[in-house]
Amino acid sequence: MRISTKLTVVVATVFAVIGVAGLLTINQMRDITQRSIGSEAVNLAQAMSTLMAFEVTQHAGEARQRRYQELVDFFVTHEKRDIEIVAPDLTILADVTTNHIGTSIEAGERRQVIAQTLRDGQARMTREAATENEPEMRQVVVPVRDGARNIIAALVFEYTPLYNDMTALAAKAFRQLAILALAGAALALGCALYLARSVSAPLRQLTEAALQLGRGQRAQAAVRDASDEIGELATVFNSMSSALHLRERAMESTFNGIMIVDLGKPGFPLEYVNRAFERITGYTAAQVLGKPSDFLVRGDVDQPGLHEIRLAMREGREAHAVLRGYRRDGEPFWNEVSIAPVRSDDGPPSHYVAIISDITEARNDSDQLAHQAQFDILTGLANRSLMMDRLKQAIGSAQRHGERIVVAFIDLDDFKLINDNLGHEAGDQLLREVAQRLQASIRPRDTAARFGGDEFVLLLREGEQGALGEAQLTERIRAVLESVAAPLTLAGRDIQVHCSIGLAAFPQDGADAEILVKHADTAMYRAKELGRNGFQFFTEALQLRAQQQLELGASLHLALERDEFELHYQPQVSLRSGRVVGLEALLRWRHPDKGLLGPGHFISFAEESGLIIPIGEWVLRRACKQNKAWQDAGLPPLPVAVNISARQCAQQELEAVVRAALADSGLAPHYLELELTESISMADPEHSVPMMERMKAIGVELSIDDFGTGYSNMSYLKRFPIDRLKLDISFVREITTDPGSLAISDAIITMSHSLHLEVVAEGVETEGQLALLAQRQCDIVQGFYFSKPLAADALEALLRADYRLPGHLTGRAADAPALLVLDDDTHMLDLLDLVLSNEGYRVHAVSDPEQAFEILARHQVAVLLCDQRMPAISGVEFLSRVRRMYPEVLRIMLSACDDAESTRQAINMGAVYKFIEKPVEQATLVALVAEAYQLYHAGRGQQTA
Ligand SMILES: Nc1nc2c(ncn2[C@@H]2O[C@H](COP(=O)(O)O[C@H]3[C@@H](O)[C@H](n4cnc5c(=O)[nH]c(N)nc54)O[C@@H]3COP(=O)(O)O)[C@@H](O)[C@H]2O)c(=O)[nH]1
Repeated sequence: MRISTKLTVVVATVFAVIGVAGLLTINQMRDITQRSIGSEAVNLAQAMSTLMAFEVTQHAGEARQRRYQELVDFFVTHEKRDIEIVAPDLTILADVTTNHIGTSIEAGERRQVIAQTLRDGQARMTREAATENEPEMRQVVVPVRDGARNIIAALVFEYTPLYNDMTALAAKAFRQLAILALAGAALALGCALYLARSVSAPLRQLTEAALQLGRGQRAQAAVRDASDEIGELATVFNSMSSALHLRERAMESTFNGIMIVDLGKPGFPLEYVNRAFERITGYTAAQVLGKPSDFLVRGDVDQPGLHEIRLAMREGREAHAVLRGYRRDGEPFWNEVSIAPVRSDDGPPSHYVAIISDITEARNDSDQLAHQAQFDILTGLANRSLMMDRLKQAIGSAQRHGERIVVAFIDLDDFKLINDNLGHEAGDQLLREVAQRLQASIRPRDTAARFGGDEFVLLLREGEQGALGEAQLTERIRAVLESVAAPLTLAGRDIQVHCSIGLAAFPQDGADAEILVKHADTAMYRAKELGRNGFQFFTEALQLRAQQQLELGASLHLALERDEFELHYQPQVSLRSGRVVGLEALLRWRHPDKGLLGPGHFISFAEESGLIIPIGEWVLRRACKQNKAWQDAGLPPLPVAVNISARQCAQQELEAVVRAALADSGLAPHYLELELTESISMADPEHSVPMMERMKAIGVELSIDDFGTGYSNMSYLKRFPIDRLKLDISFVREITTDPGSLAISDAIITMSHSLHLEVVAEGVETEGQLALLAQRQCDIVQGFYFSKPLAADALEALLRADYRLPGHLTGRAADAPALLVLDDDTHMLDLLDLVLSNEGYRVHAVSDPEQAFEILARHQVAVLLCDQRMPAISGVEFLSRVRRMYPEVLRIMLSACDDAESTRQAINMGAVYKFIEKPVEQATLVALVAEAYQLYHAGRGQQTA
């Protein structure tokens, strides 16, 4: 029964008991009151009776009779009491109602009561029935005794007023009592309700919380009053609930799956699974609770691990096993299970807890690891380690059977270029394709392996399928070269890849696996040096070379320390003026034993070994320092170009190195030019563009070296903040003999000019090359024809001598289109002549328009520069005549600022190509004339074409 019901029953019972007791008490009190009233009335009546007896006994007969009446009247008057005196014969002796006197008491109960009292002298109570006029009266009957205690009469005394007063008083007291009782009952009810609320409500809540906890939810009971027992119980419950919840959470958040199995039921059903279990198996808790504990293995029961688990559960001990389980979708997984018994006391276990973890990935990884330890992930070919194992085995077998083994070391040509230009994804695709081709090119006993990067190794063995004599081997290797070189499509582009192969044979080129591979590698390097896309057999001489390379590394280190490097400078010459307009710094190594070595001997090794970084910094510093020294010595200031290697480009510190070289030397930045090769710049334009921008921000000049040899992306070229392109020596070398080289050179020059870049042709060795380049509007040439790279002092001497190209090869050549200048101001005329002649133009300067017409008639004029204000004829008039007669001539007008109207006129008439305002600024003039010349040549080019 609920506590509240119990409390209600208790309260109701208490209330009933109090009610009954109250009623009894009231009844009793009523009785007592009645009796008290009676005894009071008796006492009063007896007192009257005594007084009356005393008064009447002194009289007799009628006197006595009168005295009775007097006394009755007295009492009635003064005491307001209705009294009646009855004689022993029951006649009324005295009465308030006088006409009753002498009458006998009416028969009835009252008469008997009075008669009895007259007989035995006992006081009695009686009532006089109500009449029409009088209400019922309560009366007490007492005897009246004479001095001898004889009953002489009965005194009937009416005590109704007394009774009424007393009962009114009693009723009031009862009412008050009843009110008190009701108030008490209400209080009791209130207390009961309060108790019910303060006890049963918290208990109900506690029950609810306990049920919640049982359902595995977080539950907390409200603590209304921590000081009472229920509050204490709630507090204890809450801390117990928190502790349980913490454990629950811990179990739910663990990475491993947890299952609790009930041993008390058949099949050991699952009683609890956590979230990790759901994640691992794909089942929800609702789907598995109640299922047998081994349901995860499905029908796959013949597993040693499962037997062990079952045995351990029978024996009530812990166990550990790896089982093959099945997820909800049927996918098998490796399940590492640990089980432990759960005992509530010392008895047998009631439950088992199982921790499960999914080790599928780790297990697969270890299988994969074992595979990866031997095979290359990208291509699936054997890796270095497996190849070395097989090679060792093959050597053992070859020794026993007297067979020959050949190791072919293969390296792709220009793989980096492809990787950098087409992206790593394409690079990977290429490697996979090459791997397949190599695999297809070998026989069953052979092995193809990838050693890493773009290096592959073939192990070729003699056997039933063929011998490995030189002829057979050569044939097979050629087949490999051809197979690799077959065209393929990469990143949407059709490309062809070649490779270089080095060959080393057992037993003659090495007795063990390591040596054979090393020698094949050395031979491969030689194949690369000899032009790539070929193969080389290992020789002792190659071994010697490789040895020398090793030594080179060591001595390069020393060279830096011992200051054995020096710079030579090769002049760059303007094809217009014939004058030196720049220098290229080229590194040389003054070797203590071998003398002066060019970069070909060491620069690629320095690049590979990383030594190029300190060497490159040395070059930058030395070139800046030397250039500043020449400027300080009064030589014409010239920019010096320094070659920047790929490693330097990739170096974060390059900017700081350049800044330091400039700051330490004091050279103005625009006198330093950095030459980056086309392949470096295009390899990773996303890196090279910002790098170039940083360099331009310093103020240095930039050029692209060896242009035309790499894969140039024209959209990037447009983004490069460069100043000039260097036409590669390979085109220049054949420019006079090969139409292709000429066409490419032409295209590069035209494209450069349209991008406002200058073109420097490298490796100009002959006058023919130079003349052709000049004719094709190349700006600058560099090469042995003008000067080989010179040591600093020799170069200084050349500059001091103002050594130039012969005039007939420059813009001043007799057949070069002339520049005609017409100005009546002879001072101005001389100045223009000087400036433009120095720029290499064949200038005709005249002050008279007649002379100008004469020159136009006799010479091929490309550009005409004419003053607007002349006395004989206005510039506008003169130029418009020239336009009609020689439309191909580019006409530039020199105008004063107040010549706006005539300038406008000239432009409207189409008489001028451009005008230039006086005072003329030299740089603007030179640039404008150069642009006009380019336009002239372009127009002529079109005409010729
Ligand atoms: N990273 C650095 N690379 C450098 C540095 N110094 C040089 N180099 C690079 O080495 C390459 C070979 O240089 P070098 O042997 O000095 O050859 C240069 C010239 O001597 C040569 N040249 C010049 N004119 C002619 C010619 O008419 N005919 C002919 N056969 N050769 C000629 O060309 C080389 C200059 O080439 P380039 O740099 O492309 O302008 C060379 O490629 C340098 O890049 C260095 O300090 N750091």
